[in-house]
Amino acid sequence: MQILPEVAEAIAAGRPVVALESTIISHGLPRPRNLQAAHDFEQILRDRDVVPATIAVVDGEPHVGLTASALERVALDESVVKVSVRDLPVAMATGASGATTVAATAYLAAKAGIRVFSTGGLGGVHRGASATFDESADLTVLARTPITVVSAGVKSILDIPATLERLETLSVTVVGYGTDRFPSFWLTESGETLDWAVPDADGVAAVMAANDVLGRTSAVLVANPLPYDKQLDPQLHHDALAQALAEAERDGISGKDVSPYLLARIVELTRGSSLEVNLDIAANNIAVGADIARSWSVRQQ
Ligand SMILES: O=c1[nH]cc([C@@H]2O[C@H](COP(=O)(O)O)[C@@H](O)[C@H]2O)c(=O)[nH]1
Ligand SMILES: [Mn+2]
Repeated sequence: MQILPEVAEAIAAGRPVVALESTIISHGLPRPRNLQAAHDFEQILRDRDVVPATIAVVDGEPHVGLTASALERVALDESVVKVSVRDLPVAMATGASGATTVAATAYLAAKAGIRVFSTGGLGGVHRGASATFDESADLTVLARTPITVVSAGVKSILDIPATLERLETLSVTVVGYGTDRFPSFWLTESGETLDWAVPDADGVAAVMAANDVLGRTSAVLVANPLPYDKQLDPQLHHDALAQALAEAERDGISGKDVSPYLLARIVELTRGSSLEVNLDIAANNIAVGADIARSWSVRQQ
């Protein structure tokens, strides 16, 4: 595993670092806009004096923190595959390049000693999972990975109540960020309510500290909704989602292709507006991740 010197130094000194995933770049956003987005995501952190650590596998080597050329490769090279935790050893052994999912990013970030990770939306239980067993490894990996993940809930392409049930079973701590309403990614609310809300970044850092005191090694999931004025138009969302789900079923899409297929189709069906919302979501979560990392860093001094 290679840790970029800037990242390694910040971790060693206890300065704030936020991990970023790469599957959202390679498989979640269209090229070439994704490269600009990848740069923008890192800049949001730098503007807040936080070191970004975008994570990916490059030529068989897991990288925590990417150089500009590695970031460009992950964004633009179509041969970069989607890599979850179980794929990591094979990618390493065969020299493949891969973009890491939330699960694989969380795994590598925690291994490097990073405590905070921002993403767009977490993977979860897919609709129809009782027949297909399609549940993202994001959930089980977070159950055993000590990292705080900031996410706008889970995408409405998933079964949101089932995902929350699984998070409960897996004993992953879930807190709303300034709200007890669980978001559904493109929409501010999913209709689901959380047991706990924390007011701010210091509140999240206090939960992390208590988790450590207890000796727990599971994640803290911070659900951070977009403000109402930035959410996707609910009617447009409803129609695009219904059509994309029906088309995925018609086309027999399964396994790890499901999320990228639906995301891309919804961008087309909303004529790009879901993409703008997706970018706002990621930016919003990265800014909150920066605040949490800074709060955590201060707490450790
Ligand atoms: O805004 C986004 N969030 C999340 C993803 C990715 O989708 C993955 C889930 O895939 P699956 O359902 O196959 O586990 C997440 O881990 C994440 O990498 C994405 O592309 N876009
Ligand atoms: Mn899946």
